[in-house]
Amino acid sequence: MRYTTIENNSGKRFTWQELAKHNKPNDAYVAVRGKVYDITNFIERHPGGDDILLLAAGRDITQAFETYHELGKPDVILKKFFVGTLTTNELPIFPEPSEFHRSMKKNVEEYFRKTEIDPKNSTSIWIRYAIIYGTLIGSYYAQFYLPYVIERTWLQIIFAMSLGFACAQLGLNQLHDASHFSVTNDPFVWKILGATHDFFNGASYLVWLYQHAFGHHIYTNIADCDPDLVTNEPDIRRIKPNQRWYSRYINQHLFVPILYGVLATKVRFQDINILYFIGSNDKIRINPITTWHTCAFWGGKVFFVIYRILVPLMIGLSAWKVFLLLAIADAVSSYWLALTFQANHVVDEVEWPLPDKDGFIQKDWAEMQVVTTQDYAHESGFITSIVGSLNYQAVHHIFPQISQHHYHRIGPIVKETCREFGIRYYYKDTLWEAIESHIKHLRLLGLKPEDHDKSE
Ligand code: HEM
Repeated sequence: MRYTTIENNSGKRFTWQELAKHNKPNDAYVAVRGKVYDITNFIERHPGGDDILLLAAGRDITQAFETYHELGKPDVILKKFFVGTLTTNELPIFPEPSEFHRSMKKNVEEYFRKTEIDPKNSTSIWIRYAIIYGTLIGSYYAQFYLPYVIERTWLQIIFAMSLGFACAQLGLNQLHDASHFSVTNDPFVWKILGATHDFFNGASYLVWLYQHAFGHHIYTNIADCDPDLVTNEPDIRRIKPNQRWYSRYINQHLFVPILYGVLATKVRFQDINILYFIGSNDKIRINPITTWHTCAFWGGKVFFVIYRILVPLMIGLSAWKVFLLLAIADAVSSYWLALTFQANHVVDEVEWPLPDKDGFIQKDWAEMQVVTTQDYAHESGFITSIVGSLNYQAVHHIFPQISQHHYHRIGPIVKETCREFGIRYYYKDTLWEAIESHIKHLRLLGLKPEDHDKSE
């Protein structure tokens, strides 16, 4: 996508391709609301850490910038780095924050100011992390080191399943919180928590950061921009209304959910391809990789192969059993992650925005977050904890920098603000109903478009 958008003649003029060249630690530019800034000398001083800015370099970061800071607050600093204007954009752009968006931010910020609750710190976060690491290590130990379990394959399978579930929880908690900088104010903590995903799950925190924080969260449900919705032509599944229809999609609701079981295995290979061969995750370009991330990436891969494959082989398990247990753990992990993710956005009820011919999304960004999202089961503390609070998806998308442990508190504020401004809020009472609506979406998009129209 390439289009002229910004009417501002001051400073040097940059196309997005020119901006993209400034993506290195010693030469880092970013664009916010059509203005280009040279942030090279600010990287080391950024209170949110250098890592974020090294990822942000060379792109238009308007939406991330407005999400992770109070509106207007760091603009004074930004002004000092002004070097020019951006004349074209590679990805869609959004209007200035609307009255709804500003009220939403103000209401939630006020809540934390009044209650003096720290949005990023709470003991319960650390208790939950300890339970997850404990379950992961305990299940692993039982599976491969307890003689009573080793002699009984069915028990090993049960521990493989709990290991897989703990791996999914690591993704939904430590990885997810770190990638939104929502646990503590310390960038080093985010890096360490992120690296535990590399080591225990064998998949890259860095690739997730690009895909999730700089891709999916900004361009939610926008075809060809949201990296969670990447599809080939033709693909295994048809999930976007503007995707071409092929007869292979009939009955996709029956076989596609089965394929979700290989997701965890797939991403371990896919991230090598993204970082070292393609250099981008769909439309989200990868910047030069730092030493920290290179070490975490390859260290994680090597550690994963050693602890999940080589050690079990060395202690005498047969190869078929090692791979069977690995596949079972991966399948549990994959299903849990895939179904909870899909139930939030890949459902028939929500909106699928498309930019206009000039690349503008006409809707306010926060409003778009609400209408592209489906929430569920707010009443259930149990569901909230096992899906990593993804059932508060609308809250999460507008306030990703706030710890998930506070979503049940700010959820009512978000809902009330939506009601006040007449913004539709999609909600299902249970997790099962939310998953059902994903299956229904697959079924409907699997139909020939004319049959789909008739069935609606
Ligand atoms: C390039 C322009 C940027 C400037 C000038 C800037 C400036 C600042 C400043 C002044 C703060 C201190 C707290 C505040 O005032 O809100 C801050 C914190 C923070 N920034 Fe940025 N920032 C930039 C880009 C980004 C981007 C692109 C992201 C995320 C994708 C980000 C994420 C954060 C986070 C997470 C914190 C909070 C750290 C904490 O928890 O205390 N910043 N930034």
